[in-house]
Amino acid sequence: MKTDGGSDAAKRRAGERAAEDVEDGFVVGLGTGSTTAHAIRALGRAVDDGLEIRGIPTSFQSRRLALEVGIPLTDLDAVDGVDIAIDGADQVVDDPDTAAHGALIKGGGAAHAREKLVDSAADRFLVVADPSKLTERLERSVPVEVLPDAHTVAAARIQELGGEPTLRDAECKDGPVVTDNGNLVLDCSFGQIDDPDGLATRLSAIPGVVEHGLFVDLADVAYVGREDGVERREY
Ligand SMILES: O=C(CO)[C@H](O)[C@H](O)COP(=O)(O)O
Repeated sequence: MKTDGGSDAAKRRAGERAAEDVEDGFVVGLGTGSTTAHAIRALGRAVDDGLEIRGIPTSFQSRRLALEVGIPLTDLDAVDGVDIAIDGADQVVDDPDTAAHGALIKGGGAAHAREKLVDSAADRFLVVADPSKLTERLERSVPVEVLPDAHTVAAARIQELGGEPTLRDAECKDGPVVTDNGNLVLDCSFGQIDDPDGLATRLSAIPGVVEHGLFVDLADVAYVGREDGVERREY
C-alpha cells in the first residue's frame, strides 16, 4: 500500500549512506522497497570491489535484487547473528520529545513479517528514508498480516480496538494481495496513533495475526536523504 512522494535522489542518498556502514565480514539484513534497493545496489558494487558480506533478504523482491547484483546470500538459521540491517519505512516518528521517537510503520510492500524478523535480529538496524516519511505522530494505516483463515475474525478484533481494516487488494490479479508467506494483509486505519507500543502489543495478541507493521523501539539510526545531503538520527 504505497503512497510515495519521496524523490529518488533523496532515497538514493539515504540508501548509499547506509551501505557505507557495512564492514568486511558482516552479515547484512536486506530490507525491502525502493529506498533499500539503492543500498542493495551500492552493496553489490562494493562486493564487486572486494567487500566480503553475506546478505539475508527480507522478501522475494530483495532476494532477486541481491542475486542480480552479486551479493552472496544466507539464512537466519545459518548464521550466529546479523551485524546490521538496512530497511525502509512508510512513516518514521521524528519527535525527540515523545517516547515514540523513531517508531515506524512498515509493510507498504507487505514484507513486514520477514522484515521485523531480520531487522530485530540485527545488532544495528538502520532505517533509510526520504523526508516525506517523517512525521510527528504515526497516522498511516497499519498493515497487519493474517492467516487466510483468520481474516474475518482478526478484522473483527481489530475493529474492537478502534481500527478500520481493509483487505489489501492485488493490482494485477483478481482478489487480495498474498504475501511471500502465503498470507493476507489487512490495512488498518486507527487515525492518529498516540500509543504505538500499546497498540503493537494489542495487535500481536490477536489470534491469526502473523505480524503487524508497527516497529517500536527497534530502529537504532535513521538516514534521511535530502536533496543536498543526508541527515543522521540516533535513537
Ligand atoms: O516496509 C516496507 C516493505 O514492506 C518498505 O520498506 C516501505 O514500504 C518503504 O518502501 P519505499 O522505500 O519504497 O518507500
